[in-house]
Parts: sequence; C-alpha cells; structure tokens
Amino acid sequence: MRLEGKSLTFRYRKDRKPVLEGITISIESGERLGLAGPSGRGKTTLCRLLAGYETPTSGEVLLDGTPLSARKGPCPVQLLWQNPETAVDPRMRMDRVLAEGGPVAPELLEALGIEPDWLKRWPGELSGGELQRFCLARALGPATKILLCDEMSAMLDYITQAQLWEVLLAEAERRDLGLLVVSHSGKLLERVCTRVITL
Ligand SMILES: Nc1ncnc2c1ncn2[C@@H]1O[C@H](COP(=O)(O)OP(=O)(O)OP(=O)(O)O)[C@@H](O)[C@H]1O
Repeated sequence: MRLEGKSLTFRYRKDRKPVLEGITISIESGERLGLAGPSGRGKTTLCRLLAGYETPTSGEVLLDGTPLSARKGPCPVQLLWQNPETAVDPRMRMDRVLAEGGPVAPELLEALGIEPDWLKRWPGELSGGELQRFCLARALGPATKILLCDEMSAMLDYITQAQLWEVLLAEAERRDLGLLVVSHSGKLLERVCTRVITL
C-alpha cells in the first residue's frame, strides 16, 4: 500500500499565509519514513492532512492512487498523537476505547504491558504512559496499513519509550506496515527509520 501527499498546500485561515506549500511525500508498506523539521514548520499539520483530519487547500492525498476521502470502511491510515489524553473519549471506559480500532489480540495487549484491570477504568484513571499504550493498541487495529506517529513517545520515560517502540517495530515488520515517524530526536529517527526527510 502507498500513501501519497501530492503538492499539498494548506492554510488554517484564508487571510494567513499557508502553513504548508506544495509538499509532496509518500510512504510505502514496509517503509519507516522519518520526518524532522523545526517547531512550527507544519509536521503535525502534514500528519493531519495525510490522515484525512484536514482537507488540503490544494493538492491531494491518495491511497494506492485513490483519494483517501473516497474510501469507505475503517481507515487504513491511523494517526498517533503526542498527547493521548486528547485522543480518547473521557466518557468511555478503556475496553470501549480500545474496541474503536477493532479487535486487538490479547498477546498485543500483554506485549504493551496493558494490565487486564485497566480495561474497566476510565481514561482519567490512567497515567499518560498507560493511556498511550492503549492508543497504540487501538491504532494497530486489523485494518491499519499505514501508521503516522506524531511525537508518540516524546512525553514518556525512556523505559516506556523503548518498550513501545520495540512492540511497534515488531508489529510493523510482521504486518508490513508503513510508518511515518515525526520526532525532534535525530537519534530516534536514525535508530527506527529506513529513510529521513526534513520539512
Ligand atoms: N488549529 C490551528 N489554527 C491556526 N493555526 C494553527 C493551528 N494549528 C497549528 N497552527 C499553526 O500552524 C503552524 C504549524 O503547526 P504544526 O503544529 O503543524 O507544526 P509542527 O512542525 O508540528 O510543530 P512542533 O514541532 O512544535 O510540534 C504553526 O505556526 C502553528 O501556530
């Protein structure tokens, strides 16, 4: 599978200059593409366009040559945020949050260190790191083919970071997923990516 952003231009407001101008990017199955660039350059905005959360002012987002917006059913492109608190519905217990991405193998939950007792808790009863484990499990639902990781481990301690990356890289390899990894850490990008570009 191939996700392409073609000549993407985007502005948040008509009277402001574009945040992104004529950006072309592509991510293939099995590839781990790193995206670097200074703060405010538009990395998160680009992820939002590629995941279909925003519509480009001009240009298009294609999945195997078909506009992402024209696809039906569960989206094969998933986005993981830096702040899991903003990515879960606070009115749903964690078992329902998890089910939003489709069924998740118990082995994956175990590998991510998700304790069975956490499934009946509300999001507000978990730490940021515990919530991010759920967000990763949910993003790895059966329909996912391309995963966009926007600073997904930036707020975690080193041990949790290492654990999540180990699980994600093994899963990506096993399922031939394509990854876009956004990070300010050159070391992380060097370590996990097959190719790195700068915005
Ligand atoms: N909802 C919004 N409305 C208006 N402007 C926005 C909005 N979200 C982001 N911006 C602006 O768009 C620009 C790009 O922001 P974005 O978050 O995409 O950058 P980034 O490269 O991901 O930054 P960082 O590395 O700090 O996370 C910034 O100037 C930001 O102020």
